[in-house]
Amino acid sequence: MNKHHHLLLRGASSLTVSLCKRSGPTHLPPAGPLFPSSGAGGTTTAATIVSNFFSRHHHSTLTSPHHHLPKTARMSTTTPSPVDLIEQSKRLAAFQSVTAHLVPFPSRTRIGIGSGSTVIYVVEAITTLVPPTTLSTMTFYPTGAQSEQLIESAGLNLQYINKLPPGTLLDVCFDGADEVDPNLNLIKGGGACLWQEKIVATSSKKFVCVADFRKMSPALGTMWKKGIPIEVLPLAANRVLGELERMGSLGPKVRPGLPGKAGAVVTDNGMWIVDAPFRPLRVEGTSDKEKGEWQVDELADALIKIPGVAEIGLFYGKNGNQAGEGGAQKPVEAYFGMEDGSVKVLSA
Ligand SMILES: O=C[C@H](O)[C@H](O)[C@H](O)COP(=O)(O)O
Repeated sequence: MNKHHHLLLRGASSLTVSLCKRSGPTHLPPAGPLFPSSGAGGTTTAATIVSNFFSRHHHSTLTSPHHHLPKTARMSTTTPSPVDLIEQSKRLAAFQSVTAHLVPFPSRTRIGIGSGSTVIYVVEAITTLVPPTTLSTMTFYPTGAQSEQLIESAGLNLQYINKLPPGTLLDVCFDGADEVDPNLNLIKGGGACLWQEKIVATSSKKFVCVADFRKMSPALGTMWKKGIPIEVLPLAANRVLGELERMGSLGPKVRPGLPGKAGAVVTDNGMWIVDAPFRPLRVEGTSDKEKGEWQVDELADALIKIPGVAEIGLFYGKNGNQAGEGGAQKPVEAYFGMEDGSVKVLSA
């Protein structure tokens, strides 16, 4: 990993830090209580899992931003709520990932913007860190209605992925995830946006995942227990459910739209979402299908072949470094905002 990825976001005490060396506002929450000591906020279980995860796998803890030294560092005596802690974690990861992957802000960069709550901070980081003259030359590609609105609200140049000429790639795509395993396989689609997300990610030279500490996992299905989101043609939903049960899924269901909408969730593409829980997916090795135990790639290859399945929320296979010319579903890096105010990076 490059040295410039090592940014200071960790202090002996709770800190509020600015991530930008340019004069201007503090880029993280203005007065806030930032991160308490480990274990606060009811996250002991997650902290333990995270600790075990990173003791066994390649990772980096970001510890020093030589070019983005904090402008302010305020002591805090209050403890953030668990929700604040999670939001702060997402924001830290977002600023760090944008700093690492958009510096030194090349003009005319084409950027994919994912969906969900974490990418809101990615857009905030981009608009905060990139100089306006450069920002005005950049183009942003959404992954659904939410990110389209996000891009427009931020005053950024919006373009659609169907306008990208054949043989052309976006420079980078930033997106969240519901769960990340040590090999950078992902579960996505908790917000029902997986299909366009996969199209944009595979249309990018590199995909950068931004998340908080809850998303790190030793095996997909460990932390995200709602099941693998699968986008299906509505008329095929029952057929798909039956096939999933036959494959060992533990109670697959069509995702309900309530309380916002009666009936099923309808995606931006007019499809339904089936959530299919499986036993935690093996990172390596082979499947033991008789026991309903699957290896990530084998399950993904089987799911995508079910008639009626439009796309699956497993992002697997190659990453951008391996694929070279696009088509990669896995991120080249995943940034995790941690409970203690640090950011961990899992690199391909
Ligand atoms: O369908 C939703 C997307 O895959 C999101 O990127 C994913 O659910 C993570 O969302 P959040 O950042 O809100 O946790």
